[in-house]
Amino acid sequence: MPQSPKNQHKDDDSQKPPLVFDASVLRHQSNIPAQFIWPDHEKPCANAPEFQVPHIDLGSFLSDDPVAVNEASRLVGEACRKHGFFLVVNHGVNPKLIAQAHLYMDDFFELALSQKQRAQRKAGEHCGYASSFTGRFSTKLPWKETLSFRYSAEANSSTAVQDYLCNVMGENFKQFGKIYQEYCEAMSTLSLGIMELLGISLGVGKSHFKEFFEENESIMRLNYYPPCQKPDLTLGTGPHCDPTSLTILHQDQVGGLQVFVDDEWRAISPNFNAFVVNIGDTFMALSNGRYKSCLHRAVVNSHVTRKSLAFFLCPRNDKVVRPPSELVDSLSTRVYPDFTWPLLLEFTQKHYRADMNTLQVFSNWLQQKSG
Ligand SMILES: C=C1C[C@]23C[C@H]1CC[C@H]2[C@]1(C)CCC[C@@](C)(C(=O)O)[C@H]1[C@@H]3C(=O)O
Ligand SMILES: O=C(O)CCC(=O)C(=O)O
Ligand SMILES: [Fe+2]
Repeated sequence: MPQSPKNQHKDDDSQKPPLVFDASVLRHQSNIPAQFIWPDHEKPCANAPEFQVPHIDLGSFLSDDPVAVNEASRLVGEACRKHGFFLVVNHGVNPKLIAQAHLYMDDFFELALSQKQRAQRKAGEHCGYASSFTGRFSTKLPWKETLSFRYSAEANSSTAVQDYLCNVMGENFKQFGKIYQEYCEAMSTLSLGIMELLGISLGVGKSHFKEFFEENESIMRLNYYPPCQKPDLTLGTGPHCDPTSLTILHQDQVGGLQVFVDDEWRAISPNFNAFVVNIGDTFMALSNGRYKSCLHRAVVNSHVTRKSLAFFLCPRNDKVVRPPSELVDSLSTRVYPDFTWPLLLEFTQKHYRADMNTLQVFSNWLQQKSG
């Protein structure tokens, strides 16, 4: 199993008292614990230039107007071949639902640490509450708290989000659970629409990827970034490519998302009416490397909390990730071997710290295992 120093998991610091990320204390502190200080070459840059990504009007795409479909498909194809990021507007998700999701998120993260820890994420798992990644990694810790949970589009899981949240947090979280159940359903529907667009743009027709993800078993993650008195030393989320298939992100009005394109970090400005969409490693494999999963990160600031809601689309656990035959020919032979998503997930949770090389390292490991 690969284990380079930069990808080490929880290790050698058994002598020191355990580090706790209590945002209510740390947000005021100028003395930043060393574990949160990033090496100089990864420290955030002040004032990253704006990254102009295409705005895809999903309203006219979904209306099937051929001119709109052509234009959306051209813009998406161009963006995904280069960096994999675009915005969707006129997406049809009720703005009231988005606003409620943000409000309920505040309610959760404003609880005392001990209350939030009722949903504590366990070692080797990707769901639950995590205050930074203390206990999981010992260097380059993110300046954030997260709450993650599973969503399944399968018919027999229609209350799974709500049930999970009530189980871990108690009956008071029924309404919270209901809002997030609805939010995840809206994200799943939206992602299937985007899959139609990706299918058309790759020339495999609108149904192929939509059908592949119809019974998706996805992950919803709430990112909560408290202010940091030394934002130039820390990162909210370190540089990484999403290992998942497609990410649909809603960021609040604060700003902090940056993408590494043409050798520099660039900022995607907040837009409440839009979702930021990006290709993840699993879709890069499904497209036989044509569409890129691109390095991104989130920076923090000294005065205000920032929130983002990420829906990570993932295939049903038993689906084999393999590109359609139209994308494999004598000029473009298979770039990645077949795999199932749970194996890549386990790889990122147990053996490897997700970064820009995750898919390649995972792919080498699979090939070496089977060869
Ligand atoms: C499968 C997952 C691992 C992560 C959460 C979900 C989807 C994306 C992953 C993540 C966001 C990729 C970047 C690194 C990570 C550690 C993070 O900074 O949050 C990842 C998640 C995780 O393991 O918590
Ligand atoms: O908060 C953000 O803007 C980005 C978060 C992110 O990249 C992630 O959760 O994978
Ligand atoms: Fe990400």
